[in-house]
Order: sequence, then structure tokens, then C-alpha cells
Amino acid sequence: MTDPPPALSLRDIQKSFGAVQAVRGVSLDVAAGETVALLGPSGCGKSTVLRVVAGLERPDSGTVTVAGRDVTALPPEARHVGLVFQDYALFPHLSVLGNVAYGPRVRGAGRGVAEARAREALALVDLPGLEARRPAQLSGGQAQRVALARALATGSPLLLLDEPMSNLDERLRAELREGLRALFARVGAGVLLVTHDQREARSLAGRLAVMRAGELVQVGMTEEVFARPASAWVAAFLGEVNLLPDGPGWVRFVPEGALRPGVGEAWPVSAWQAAEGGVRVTVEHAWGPLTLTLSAREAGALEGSTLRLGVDEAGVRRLPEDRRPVRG
Ligand SMILES: Nc1ncnc2c1ncn2[C@@H]1O[C@H](COP(=O)(O)OP(=O)(O)OP(=O)(O)O)[C@@H](O)[C@H]1O
Repeated sequence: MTDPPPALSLRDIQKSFGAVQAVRGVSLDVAAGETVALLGPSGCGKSTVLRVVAGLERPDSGTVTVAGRDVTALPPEARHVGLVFQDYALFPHLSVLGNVAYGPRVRGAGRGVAEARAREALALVDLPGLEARRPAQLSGGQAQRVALARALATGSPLLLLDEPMSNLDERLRAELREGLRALFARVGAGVLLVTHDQREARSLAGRLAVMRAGELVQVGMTEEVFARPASAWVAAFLGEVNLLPDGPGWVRFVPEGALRPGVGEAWPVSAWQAAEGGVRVTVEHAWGPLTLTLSAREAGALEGSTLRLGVDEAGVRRLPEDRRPVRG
């Protein structure tokens, strides 16, 4: 048996807006059944990549292949891609059921079949009983789930999600994160997710693609990227703070997981701050300042204004220093 083609294959996508090179040579595959999160700072080109895949922007060069079909020259409606975009709102004049049935209808399904598919999709996102409501009568969280159901009902091999939970409060996000992970596994579509929220990326995506100034700078299994960032810039972007100078062009990356409070030599503590789950301290180690969060129990290892701190050297990495600005 041959493997199914990837849900999405991007090859050397380039896209400029006037003098701004928004996307520079992006190549990426998303396998069927896989979720890939595209992460990067504001303005790095994430939305442009998604819009190129959706057909809302035409790339200057490169190809977009969806489930084995070259769609580069096709309009959005001919691509068979499910979209959940912030600016891709629900139709206000249609009911919830009408909104979700719209995709199958446009693709030629009869009314009965389309509505049956819509009911299935609404059940998947756990929204029964709201079929007759208008979008204006929904909460933000309900509206986002309807948008998801609308994308799922298309039966597309590829789903594109741009900040799908941005309108939700933290409690709803946590709830939906769990649900979405199971849902994506069940429907078997490839998912390309753009998010600013690292927790969302970490919990939903099997792989991460980290983007900087129009280019992918690291692509890998999610936990692997967090454990082994390719450079100082990636580490800093992922929230790592213990990046100490280590000769010209290099840094010494000390992940928090490699720090052993209460072990070895005592060092002065230069900063304290209350943090979620304990206290965040900065220790003036011989290598340089090292910051870590101590649990209430570990904080017991503080001796006045010093802390014994060992470093598990097997966890320490030397990374290229690439944090100077790149041209925009
Ligand atoms: N239609 C457009 N016309 C001109 N410039 C654009 C257009 N769309 C995007 N850009 C520029 O292209 C670059 C990439 O923008 P894009 O929206 O893809 O970034 P992003 O990573 O999605 O940002 P954010 O996280 O803030 O949404 C930015 O410099 C942006 O100003």
C-alpha cells in the first residue's frame, strides 16, 4: 500500500507586498491526521502563509498542493480547505445549522444530506440544541465552535485555523484544547494552526514550525523543539531566559530542567518574584545570572539570600547567537 499524499505540501512559497518580503521560500508538509502549529512573532508572515494556502493571496512563486492536487492557481472555493479565520465570520442572516450546512451545500450536496452533515459536525464540537439560533444570539465561545463545525462539515482533507480560540477566556480555552485534540485525531484531516499561544501549540500540535521574518527557522516534533531549540533566537522566542554569552557568536543555553536547586555550591540570589506555583529567583552563578522558579518546597533550600544550585551539564547546550535583527 502507498501512503496517502500529505494533506498539504508547500514548496518554496514566496510572497511580497511592495518592498516587504512577507514569505521567503517556505516549504512545509502537513500529513493527513497531523496537526502542525506555525509559531512566530507578530508580522513574521504566519497569516500570509495561511492566506496563500487558502487561496486568499496568490504567491509570487512556489506551489501549494492539497491532498495531492496542485491548487496554486485555483480560487479559494475550489480548494477544498476548511477555514477557521478570525476575519472569516459566520453569515449573520443564516441560522447555526444553515451556516454549518453551507459548505456541503456549495459543494453540491442536497439539503437533507448537507443538514445531516451539519448536525454531525455540531455534535462533534459539542453544540447540540443551538441549530436554530442566529450568530448574534451566540456567546463568543459558541460562535467559535460553530466556525469550527462549519470547517469540519466540509469534510476537507485540510483545516486551516488562525488563532481559533482568541475570543475565549482561559477556562474555555483549556476546555476546548482538550476537545480539539481528540476531535482532530478523530476526523483524520491535516491541520495547520497559527497561534500566539504556546500552550495551545504545545497541547494541540504534534509538530511545530517556527517562523522568523518570512522564513521557517526550525521545524520539528513539538517537545523536541522546546527541548532543543536550534538557536538563541528560537530559545528566546520560546520563553527561555538562561542564555549566557559563550564566546563570540555563541550562547550557553541552560534549560530550567537542568537546574538542581539545593545541590552543590551556594550562590547569591539577586532577584525574587512571586510566580505561579512558587517563587522566581535569579541566582548569580559563576556562568552568569540563572533564573528559575522554585516550588514552595524547593524554596526551603534558600539560605538567607543564597541558594545552592547545581547544573546538570548533560542538559546544557551551545547555541548559535542569532538575535541581532534581520532585515524586514
Ligand atoms: N495586504 C498586505 N499589504 C501589505 N503588507 C502586508 C499585507 N499583508 C501582510 N503584510 C505585511 O507582511 C508581513 C507579514 O504579515 P502577516 O500578517 O503574515 O504576519 P503575522 O505573522 O501573521 O502577524 P500577526 O501575528 O501580527 O498576525 C508584515 O510585515 C505585514 O505588514
